[in-house]
Amino acid sequence: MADSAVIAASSLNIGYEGVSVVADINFGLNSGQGIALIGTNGSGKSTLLKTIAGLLPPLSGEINVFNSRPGRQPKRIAYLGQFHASGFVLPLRAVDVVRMGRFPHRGLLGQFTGDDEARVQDAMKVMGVTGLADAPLRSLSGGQQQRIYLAQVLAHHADLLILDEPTSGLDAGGRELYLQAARDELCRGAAVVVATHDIHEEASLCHQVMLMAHRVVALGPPAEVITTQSLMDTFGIAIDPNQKPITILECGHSHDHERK
Ligand SMILES: Nc1ncnc2c1ncn2[C@@H]1O[C@H](COP(=O)(O)OP(=O)(O)OP(=O)(O)O)[C@@H](O)[C@H]1O
Repeated sequence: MADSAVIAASSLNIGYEGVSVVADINFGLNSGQGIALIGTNGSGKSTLLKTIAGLLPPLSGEINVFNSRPGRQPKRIAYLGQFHASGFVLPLRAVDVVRMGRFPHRGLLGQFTGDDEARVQDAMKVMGVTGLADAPLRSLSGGQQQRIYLAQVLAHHADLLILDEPTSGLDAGGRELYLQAARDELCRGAAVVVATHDIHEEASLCHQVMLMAHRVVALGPPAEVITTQSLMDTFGIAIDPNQKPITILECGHSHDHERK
């Protein structure tokens, strides 16, 4: 799967019921690469993620995911939405929610294999929630639940991870576990699209950054895109991009990366 095209979008226009949210989106993503969507509240990040996941049809333009229309290959795509309803609707234990990450492979009624169970246990370990396995989901804190849903995404072992604010509610330890897990997913060849407000953390993972403000303000490598001017163009306020160095996380090692 090395370096194969995962997402290709050209002249893509996204929105709801004929009303455009962001027009003229152009980007590509290969296996083993990450792209971070960073922008103002309501700028279209979740809308783009839902379009890539096949949950929302594009208004116009082209988008291909694994060379087919979005939503056609659920086994290969894991989606973490911003809001999670299942814990409040059904009396689920934490481990049941993580096991759902295997449903695209087994179906709702399919027999779990030893490999399925191992992936579930591994994912819970990676997110530090093994001890919460039998707890009712609704008894867990917001950050604990977020770790469980991240474990569900990891258990899926997908080729494309679509993550909407994955660090929402996580403490410092949880953020670190997530960053290491996301890096490991990239290193095994998965692609990652992530909407985030953590500019520096996600830039450390991603090969590209898309700055959004109801339009694509800038797109490119983090070092080129995250500048005082582009942050001003996006957020309308002065943000010093040098207040915290971006540490590029690479497979096997990390190093400080000088930005312009
Ligand atoms: N279901 C919907 N129907 C109609 N409009 C919607 C719907 N969901 C979102 N919108 C609108 O689309 C625009 C983009 O919303 P979106 O959720 O993509 O923003 P976002 O960048 O993810 O924001 P945030 O950082 O606050 O999560 C907003 O103006 C929002 O009001």
